[in-house]
Amino acid sequence: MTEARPDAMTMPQIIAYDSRDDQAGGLADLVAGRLSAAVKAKNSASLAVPGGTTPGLMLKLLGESDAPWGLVAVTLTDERWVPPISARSNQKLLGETLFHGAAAAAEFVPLYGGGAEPAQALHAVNLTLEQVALPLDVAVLGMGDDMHTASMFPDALGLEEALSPDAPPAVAIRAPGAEEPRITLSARVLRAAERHILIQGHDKMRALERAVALGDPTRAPICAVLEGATVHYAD
Ligand SMILES: O=C1O[C@H](COP(=O)(O)O)[C@@H](O)[C@H](O)[C@H]1O
Repeated sequence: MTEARPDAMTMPQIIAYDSRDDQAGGLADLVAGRLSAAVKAKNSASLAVPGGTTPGLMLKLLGESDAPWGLVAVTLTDERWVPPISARSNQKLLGETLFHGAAAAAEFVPLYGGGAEPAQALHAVNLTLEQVALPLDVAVLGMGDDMHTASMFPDALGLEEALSPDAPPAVAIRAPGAEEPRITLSARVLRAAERHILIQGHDKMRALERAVALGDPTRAPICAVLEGATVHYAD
């Protein structure tokens, strides 16, 4: 039995790299170039980057690049609602990778705002995103084997709002079985950026193919950001 539906999508553009090192270097160079071009055009640039286990090397190399970081605003595609000292914090990952290098000069807009739940902090976070980081020039996104991207998970509480065309910049998310509440940039805000999706390993490529066959963001949230995106793949 096939899961393909009449609204199945076409596969996005895929750049396949010979190694994960090549992938990290290639994407870091590309993003640094885009940020430089944006700064040249309008004297500022903005970037959203993912957390999780995949982007560490890419973020480190990007942070060491000579992009004009003093004129760049950086935020995350999503965050686990944990303090930045937690090993699960995406912000912590940035501190150890991207902001270790020259990118420390960038203006960082955190998504974590303290308290037990995103709800209390959401208004302030959205205001700062609007004032400092939006519209995004570039978004680098990850993807899970379950076809989630950012923190838009299948069956999550908050997914409908995150996918809505008039969603706020950031939305509170409660994913089934997740350890903690999360916050995610909405599909609307991510779609406005030039999107690069960073995936590694056969399982993720299979998940991408499955998502494309489904073509349904409520079951495969990655579908919400695929059109016009470039996928950067290494085994
Ligand atoms: O939980 C998250 O998952 C995705 C994918 O992470 P990975 O560990 O499979 O690379 C990530 O893009 C997102 O930022 C993160 O919060």
